[in-house]
Amino acid sequence: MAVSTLAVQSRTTMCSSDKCLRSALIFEAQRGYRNLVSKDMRLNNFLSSKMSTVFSRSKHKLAEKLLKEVDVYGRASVRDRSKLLNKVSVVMGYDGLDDLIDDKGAENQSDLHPDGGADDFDISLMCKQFSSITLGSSPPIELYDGAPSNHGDSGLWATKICKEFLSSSAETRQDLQFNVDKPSTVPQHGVKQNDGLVEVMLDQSISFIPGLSKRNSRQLENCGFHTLRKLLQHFPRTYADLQNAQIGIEDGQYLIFVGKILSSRGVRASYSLSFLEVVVACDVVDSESPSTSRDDGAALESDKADSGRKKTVFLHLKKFFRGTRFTYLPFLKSLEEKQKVGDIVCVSGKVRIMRSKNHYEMREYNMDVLQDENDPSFCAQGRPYPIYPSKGGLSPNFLRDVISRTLKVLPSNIDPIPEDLAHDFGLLCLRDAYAGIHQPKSLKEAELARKRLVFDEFFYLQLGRLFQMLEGLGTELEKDGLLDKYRKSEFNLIDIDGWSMLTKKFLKALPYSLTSSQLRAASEIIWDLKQPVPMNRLLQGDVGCGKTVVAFLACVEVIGLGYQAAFMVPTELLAVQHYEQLQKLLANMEEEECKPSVALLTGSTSTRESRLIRQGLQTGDISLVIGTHSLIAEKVEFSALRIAVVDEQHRFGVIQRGRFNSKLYYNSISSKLSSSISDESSQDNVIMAPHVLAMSATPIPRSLALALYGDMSLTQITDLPPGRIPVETFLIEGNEPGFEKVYQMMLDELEAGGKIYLVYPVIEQSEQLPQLRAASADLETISQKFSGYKCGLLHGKMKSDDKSEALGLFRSGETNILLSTQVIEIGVDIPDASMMVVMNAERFGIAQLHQLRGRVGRGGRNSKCILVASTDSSLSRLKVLEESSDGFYLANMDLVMRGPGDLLGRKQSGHLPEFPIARLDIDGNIIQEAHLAALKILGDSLDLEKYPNLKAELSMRQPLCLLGD
Ligand SMILES: Nc1ncnc2c1ncn2[C@@H]1O[C@H](COP(=O)(O)OP(=O)(O)OP(=O)(O)O)[C@@H](O)[C@H]1O
Repeated sequence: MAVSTLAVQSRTTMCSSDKCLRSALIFEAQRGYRNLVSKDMRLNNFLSSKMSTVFSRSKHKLAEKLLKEVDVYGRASVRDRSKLLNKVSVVMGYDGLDDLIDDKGAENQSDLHPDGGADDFDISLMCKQFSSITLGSSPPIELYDGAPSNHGDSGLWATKICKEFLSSSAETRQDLQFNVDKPSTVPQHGVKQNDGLVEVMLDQSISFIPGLSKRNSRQLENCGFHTLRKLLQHFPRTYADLQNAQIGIEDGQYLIFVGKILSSRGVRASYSLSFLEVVVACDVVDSESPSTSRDDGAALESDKADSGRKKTVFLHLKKFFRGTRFTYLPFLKSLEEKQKVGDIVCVSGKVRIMRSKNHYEMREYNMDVLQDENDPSFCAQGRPYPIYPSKGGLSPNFLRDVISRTLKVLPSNIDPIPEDLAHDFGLLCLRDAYAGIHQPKSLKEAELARKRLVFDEFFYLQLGRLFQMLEGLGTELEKDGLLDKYRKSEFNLIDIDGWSMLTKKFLKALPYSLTSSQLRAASEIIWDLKQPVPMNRLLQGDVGCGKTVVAFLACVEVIGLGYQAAFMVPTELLAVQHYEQLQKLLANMEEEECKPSVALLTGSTSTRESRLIRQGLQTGDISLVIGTHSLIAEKVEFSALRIAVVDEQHRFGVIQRGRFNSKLYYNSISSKLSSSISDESSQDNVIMAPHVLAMSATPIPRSLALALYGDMSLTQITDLPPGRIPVETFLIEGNEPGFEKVYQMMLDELEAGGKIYLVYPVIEQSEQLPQLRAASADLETISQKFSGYKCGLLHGKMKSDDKSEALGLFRSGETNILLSTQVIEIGVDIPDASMMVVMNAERFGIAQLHQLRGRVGRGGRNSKCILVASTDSSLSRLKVLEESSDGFYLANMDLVMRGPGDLLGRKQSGHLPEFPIARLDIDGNIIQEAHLAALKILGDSLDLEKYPNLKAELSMRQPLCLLGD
């Protein structure tokens, strides 16, 4: 094992300072790690200086972590001290502290290495030794805790597995192939529990694979295959459909044959290259011979001809071995003996035509020995043949072979998922899944195996996220409450009667009634606001469905209870729009004194004004602030922030969103508001992070939402306000007649009193992309063309005031045409805008175009959207927009047609965890099941104590570096 290699390497290079360190460690251990403080400090300093030297060249996180631990050694518990000294011993090249103490020879070691031994330490080896990952704030699960017995065990274990493997291979006389039907005879050691520590078989080093040469191990390690798991997760790229061999074999075909071994030769090709050549004779027939399709009489007649259509082909199966030691005669002899002449075998793989007639070479193949020619389980039947992607120069053939050996040593109980759960969700056990994906007997088996592995990818992601959330909570009651929230989301509602007085008054003042979907969304959110745990909810719906007013209701609800709210949006334009809209809505409220005080804080707010706003927020005089990123600035302090709404949340990084969490709310502060309007002020003295309500304008399929935001509750607004007329969509090619048509339609709209957005992909014309129409450059042309009407310009490079002015003029009707870039894509709400023309529409994604189109048709007017595409061919991609105006449907289409990357855009899709085998577009159901399964497990054991194997697996999969910015 790597550990012992390391130990030998470092021990032999022990210098005098290492000896001192060793003595100090022994001294410390012998006194039970309980030295006097003064001695601790000496040891502390000594350890620190020694370890700093050792790690001075390493930038690895583990090094940093160890150094930190060393620094606080004097204050650590006895247990932690012993653990740390164990690790230090490993750094010094021992298998652990006990090994260091036992190493009698150490005193006699001479200084062999001029640089001092431990300096040669390789941190990656150390990582392997302590491959622990901290799971939330729970103690790390240390797979190799340095307990000497473990190492001994592992070694024995490996040897035992190896022995049993070899004896089993002696039985089958097949050490190069894996018999899928034969269950592994290896003892049941998949997951070992030892003093509370869980060792996961899959994370054992590849040295467990029998018969792997050092060179092969090195090659595999260099390509990142450090563990059995890594190897087994190198999934086939696809499966070749193995056909039964027939007459008329073509070069490169994947075929399956049954035949008899004629000869087996081990050949020394050069001083460092040898190969094994097994020749198999197979009879093949022509199934399409006339006999199979003719009537009975004719068939009889053709029987003779049929036998003429049978022929014998010779397969030359070759396996190459590189390395001098593989060229020795005994080795070659032993290879030859493994393939018995006369054995009936089933061979599958890719054939290459050889020069001599009826001779074919196979270098990529599987071979199973049959009991006899009529063995029904092995009769040559087409089966999927896995095709592996090559990796780091390793040939697919080699990988197939190693994976096959790995499967052979895999015990059956490697599955951390409890049997009953696997049964409930119709899952194969993990071992069968690995066998099924790598060596399926049918495509159905491969599909079942894939389902299990996809399930795992989603399951551990969901489990990790939920587990982490639970960890953040104090009491069991809170944890149960949180799980219940996910389990019974359909019952988590508070209807209007339970809303605060202020919210009811605000609702009454709205110029419209809420749709049933808006009402439900508000009820769900308000239910969440009353829970003792911070809400983390995503509100999504189609464009223009009225999310903003639902978010306002949530803000008003907390204000009604005496707290504050913050509403963060990505652009100033949107902030101003929301602010004005809210002011209008509040103006409708009857009782002046209960109206919440609202402020607008953006980058353009003057210094004096922002100082006043900050003061107001600190004292509690301001109860709601709407603004941009400025809201999360450190100097903005709140008196009692209870909810943070983040609009267009994907435009903010996770870290930015998370900043609100540091603006803790202290319940003891009694703001002016709480004394004046609170009708139900809660008196508990809890310190809590604010609730977060994120809003997403791009509706995304539930599966994707679960993958992206598995820890968020999801609220969907599914209907649009009444009276909305679907926007008519036209696709027009951007040639001369096309533009004439567009201009005519624009003119008709203007004459009918409509307002038009003209959307461009760029601001200025560029030499590199002359085919793109540019907003600034087109202003003059359009103004001339529509001389009786006024045109405005809006783009991201304009000053904030100019942008607001341009939008204001368009809103008030002083300008009739607004030439704009996609800055209007998000949130701009001008209900009487009735036409949109998008230039170079092929430059935009489907979801983006749907967003843009959502800027029109927000009032009662008939509206049109014209998508002008540069070429005829690009129009076909946009057709789906012509057919549907349902954002959820379009998002699904986008996901299926182009995958999550296109749908979410670069930034958001960058937050998607990696799924080596799962595909979000087709595996939506599985993610839903995985979510339920995770809830079930955590419901049974909140801290996963009942499921140590799951906990260990979870920590190994590192699902927790999610959504990092
Ligand atoms: N129930 C309703 N009845 C009538 N009009 C409504 C209703 N709810 C919202 N509206 C109006 O619909 C328009 C769109 O609402 P809002 O801006 O909240 O949509 P949105 O969901 O945020 O859309 P977008 O994602 O495009 O910003 C606004 O003018 C709003 O006043």
